[in-house]
Amino acid sequence: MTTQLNTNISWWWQVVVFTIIVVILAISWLWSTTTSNGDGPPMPPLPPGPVHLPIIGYLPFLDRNLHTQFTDMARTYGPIFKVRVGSKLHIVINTPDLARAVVRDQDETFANRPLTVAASISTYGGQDIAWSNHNVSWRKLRKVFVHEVLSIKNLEACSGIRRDQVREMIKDIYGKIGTALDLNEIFFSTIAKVLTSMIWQNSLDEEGADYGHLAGVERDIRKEANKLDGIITSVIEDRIKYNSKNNSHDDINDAVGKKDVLQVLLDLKDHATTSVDITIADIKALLTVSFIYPHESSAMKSSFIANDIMVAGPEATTLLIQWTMVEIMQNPEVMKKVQEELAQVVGPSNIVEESHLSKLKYLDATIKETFRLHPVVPLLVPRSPSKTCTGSSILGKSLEFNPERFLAHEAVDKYDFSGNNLNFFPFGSGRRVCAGVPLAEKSQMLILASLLHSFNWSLPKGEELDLSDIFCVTLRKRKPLVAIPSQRLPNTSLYM
Ligand code: HEM
Repeated sequence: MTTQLNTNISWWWQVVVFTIIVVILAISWLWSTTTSNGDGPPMPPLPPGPVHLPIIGYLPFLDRNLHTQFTDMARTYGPIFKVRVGSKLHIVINTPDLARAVVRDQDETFANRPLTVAASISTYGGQDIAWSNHNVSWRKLRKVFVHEVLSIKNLEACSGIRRDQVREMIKDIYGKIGTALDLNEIFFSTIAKVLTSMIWQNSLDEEGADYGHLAGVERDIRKEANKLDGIITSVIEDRIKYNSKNNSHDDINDAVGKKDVLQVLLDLKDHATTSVDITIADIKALLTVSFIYPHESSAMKSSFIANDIMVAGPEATTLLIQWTMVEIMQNPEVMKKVQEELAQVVGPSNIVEESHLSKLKYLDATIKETFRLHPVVPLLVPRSPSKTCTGSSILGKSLEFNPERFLAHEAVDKYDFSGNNLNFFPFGSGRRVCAGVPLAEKSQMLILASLLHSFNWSLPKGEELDLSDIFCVTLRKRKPLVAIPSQRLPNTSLYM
């Protein structure tokens, strides 16, 4: 069973091409092709790779779907190969052992990110968590984000916000029962609202800046970086003004019974309850984390290599939910089992609550199986080594969607999202592992469970499910999922 599981999981490597791209900055083309290092120790030999052109390297031959191209290249060049793009050398690795060398044995060395001009513009000069190098400032922000903003206590405290937004979504869908809905739009707007309301509740309403505007900012963040900065700055200023007028910020806190993230951060700044001092610039960088979003450029392949990308919350979570729904609809047996589990754990007279989530083992396995076949961040986020580093074939494959593989006794603990198991780590691994895992996990489970408990789903007449994907840093569905909901729970008040 274990061997079978490992064999199947390793297929994840083939499909995903688990790859960490290491960018060695500031290495000239000529210098990087030699194996000597002046008077210093000899450079280690570079791995094999395709022939590249002078100056531009392999750029003209890169395919839009890098994840599949890298899979093919791994067959030719082996588990580690090089790709030069311009003056930059990228090393692509794709086995658990090599991953271990990067994110475990030499995690500290590989903990930097290659910051580009575009990433710099949209992240306050790489001051956010995702694009900062591994330095004191990154440590501080990450500590605040993981241990304060997304602490178990604060995540619990925000559960009412998530619940309200998901109920809104259910009510909205109920109003459109029987019609064909673009689920991608619904998921994105729900996740985005969950994140924005957790962060600053209704502050945007005062601005007259609705989420649609903000989503526009995300979609073209480079052009709109100033606008995003303006919005964040004015939300912070308004809150500071509001707090100073009202000695206590009770009504902000009471709106959902709890503080939002902005208030948590302002309190930290004012009352230094932790060992870290945080500044307004830190707060802006932390708030940006929630909006950083893969930037879709018309010249995607070059923009990827140039790292003109940002990865985080709404996009990745939306895609995961969408792919899971597609697989569930494609596999009626899986749909049946998920809904049976929901009937058992939640019951037909209740709506899904976060307290139910830990009992939804089959749904959890279904999500993991979706990640295996559709890793939403297939190449993870690039790492850049801080010094020169020295240094399988695919064992099996299964395209069959089978959540049971994650339910095997051992798998339950072994294949989680912590990044500890280097056969399966869709959220990355090591010290740069995704900082949003607990929030992503809760949000995706809650939304999926609610959608499948409250509704049955079918395809519009004559339509077929399409499983083709497209690589845009994240792995998107080529065509959005369109499906028709029908009422599942007997009591209509559960939809209000
Ligand atoms: C399905 C949902 C998500 C997936 C698949 C995902 C995946 C990833 C991956 C692969 C990385 C790079 C890890 C590495 O370099 O080893 C990452 C980094 C990061 N993610 Fe996520 N993510 C998701 C949701 C979120 C959410 C909801 C947030 C927060 C609101 C978030 C915040 C971050 C941050 C801050 C980083 C940078 C961490 C660092 O460099 O120290 N992510 N994510």
